[in-house]
Amino acid sequence: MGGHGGAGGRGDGAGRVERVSAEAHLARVLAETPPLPAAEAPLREAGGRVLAEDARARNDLPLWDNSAMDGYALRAGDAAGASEAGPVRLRIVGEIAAGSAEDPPIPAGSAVRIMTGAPLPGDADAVVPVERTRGDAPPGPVAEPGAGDASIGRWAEEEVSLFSPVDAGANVRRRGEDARVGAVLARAGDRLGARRIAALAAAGVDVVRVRPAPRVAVIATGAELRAPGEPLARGEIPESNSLLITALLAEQGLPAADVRVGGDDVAALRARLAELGRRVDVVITTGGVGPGRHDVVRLALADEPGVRAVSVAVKPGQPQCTGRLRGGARIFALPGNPVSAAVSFELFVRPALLRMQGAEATDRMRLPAVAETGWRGAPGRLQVLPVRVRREPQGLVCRPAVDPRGVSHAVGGHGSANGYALVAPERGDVAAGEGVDVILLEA
Ligand SMILES: Nc1nc2c(c(=O)[nH]1)N[C@H]1C(S)=C(S)[C@@H](COP(=O)(O)OP(=O)(O)OC[C@H]3O[C@@H](n4cnc5c(N)ncnc54)[C@H](O)[C@@H]3O)O[C@H]1N2
Ligand code: MOO
Repeated sequence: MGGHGGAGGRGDGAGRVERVSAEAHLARVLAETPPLPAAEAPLREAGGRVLAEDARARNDLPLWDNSAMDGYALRAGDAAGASEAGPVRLRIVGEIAAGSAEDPPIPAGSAVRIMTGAPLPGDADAVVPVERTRGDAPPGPVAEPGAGDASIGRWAEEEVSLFSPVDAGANVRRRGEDARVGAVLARAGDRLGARRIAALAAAGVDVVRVRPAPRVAVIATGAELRAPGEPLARGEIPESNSLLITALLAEQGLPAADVRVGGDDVAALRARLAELGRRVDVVITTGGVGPGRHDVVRLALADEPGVRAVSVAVKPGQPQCTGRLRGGARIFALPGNPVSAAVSFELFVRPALLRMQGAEATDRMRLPAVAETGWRGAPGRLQVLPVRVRREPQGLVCRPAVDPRGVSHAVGGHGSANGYALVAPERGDVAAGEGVDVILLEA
């Protein structure tokens, strides 16, 4: 392993450890992560996937001029001069419900009842909502418009009365006003979220070309780990990283293909990595990457030629191994400290997974916030501090969700964080009232 230029290493079981900035590490991870091959998928099964080619409308949206209201379709010219004192009366010559293919002729002085979404008859150019009309009332002015006249808003069988003129085009949804047939509704690289899926479905698209969800395996290593709730002997702790990573994957719309909580046996781990390396696209491990005598992941990866050990200039989350296993899968060996693992996933794994899916954007939006309390910085390292972010009238404010002096193991406080504050390596301490960039984890 190693030999990839960079700063000096230290002699440990994994060979040379490269010191690298968070930026450079991410850039290299992305550069060596090509998108997975694209395939066609039924739209109904493509939610959460990323388009591999532009998707175009196969029909106009709307398909034809149609009514935006339950009411009466008519010629606007027929209602000219209508007033409270002098209502215009139109003869009812039909009714069109949504789904009806009818296009009844509307002779001058007449109207048809029409329901929301029904095609506008070719002879009509406007719709008047039923509640602005009077149904089948005796002729004459209305004493008190609206109140007191039970036939206001009632559907007319024979004749409808209008009390005001109507503009041509009123309450008509025009063919193609939302999107034209052939228009690009979503671009290659766009994720098919709920809104895009609905737009494509409405535009008649049934099959899309997308990149598949990467198959991801998760391995949490550590002899001290017990399933949550199990009785604990001295030295043992409840295991949380496999749940963390599985849930982070789920937040990305990715199911974990395989989840294991392993012991501290290097040979068994090697065999497992060899098998998974052929079977999945990505393996994420946690723990065992430090220089400790039981740090199995580092030891198991030491003879993988495509995997390098790095020390990333980030706090927390420094020791990691990454690269490609012999079997072909990408590996992200993350540190065992729970917050370090979460931060590493956010900074490096999430973007790589997005890149594999062909996503255009792999980074989250960074928003300016004001620090409510100050904290010590991490000079020379990118500091990623779990914070609670709130919106105040003047903008976003944040405060640490964990004690900034001991972040990497503070899985409890981390649980209440809804953002990470990012403090650049060259910046010193953050003082109360100063601005800081945050990413929102639950927006
Ligand atoms: N001599 C040195 N010691 C350490 C260094 C160093 O540079 N020199 N780096 C520290 C840093 S920074 C980190 S981060 C950790 C990385 O350690 P490992 O990846 O080897 O992680 P472990 O030793 O396996 O575990 C660390 C910590 O996290 C707990 N843990 C691990 N897995 C889980 C899990 N699945 N669920 C819950 N908790 C877990 C584990 O019990 C440890 O407390 O090394 C430092 N040491
Ligand atoms: O990398 Mo360690 O995560 O700084 O605690």
